[in-house]
Amino acid sequence: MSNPDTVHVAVGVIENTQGELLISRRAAHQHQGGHWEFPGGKVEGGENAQQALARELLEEVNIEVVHAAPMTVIEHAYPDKRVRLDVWHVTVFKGQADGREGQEWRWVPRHQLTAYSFPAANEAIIQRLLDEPA
Ligand SMILES: Nc1nc2c([nH]c(=O)n2[C@H]2C[C@H](O)[C@@H](COP(=O)(O)OP(=O)(O)OP(=O)(O)O)O2)c(=O)[nH]1
Ligand SMILES: [Mg+2]
Repeated sequence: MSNPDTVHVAVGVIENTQGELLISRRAAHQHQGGHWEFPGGKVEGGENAQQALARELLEEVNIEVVHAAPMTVIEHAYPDKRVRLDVWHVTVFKGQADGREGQEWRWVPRHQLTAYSFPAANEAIIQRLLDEPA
């Protein structure tokens, strides 16, 4: 079992047919507010990570997951919170991306990810995306 104080989060690295990735910006009042992120959110009781991923991506960015493959799991302790990011690579989806919670969002090519400020836990995800052939 994981530490009960750890927040389990499902995260989607959504890639379109041009090889761009969808990023959105966390609201100022949220944990790690102001940073850019890959859309996603907390796994709720009774859900598995993949179910949470599908729910969160629809709620946040209007994306309906058709195919997602597990990419990596990252455990990170912020000074105020521990998270376990269950990261999925979403390569097939339906719907037009939109910021359904009023957040900023954009499609960016991999090599531009370094121009954005992400939470510290994302470092390994970004590195992996830059190392991988597109
Ligand atoms: N979605 C997402 N969360 C991330 C990333 N990197 C990272 O450290 N986090 C952290 C920030 C938060 O502490 C946690 C995600 O929680 P969240 O606030 O998005 O959860 P939620 O969508 O269910 O939102 P809420 O309704 O509870 O506010 O994971 C990332 O790339 N994407
Ligand atoms: Mg969220």
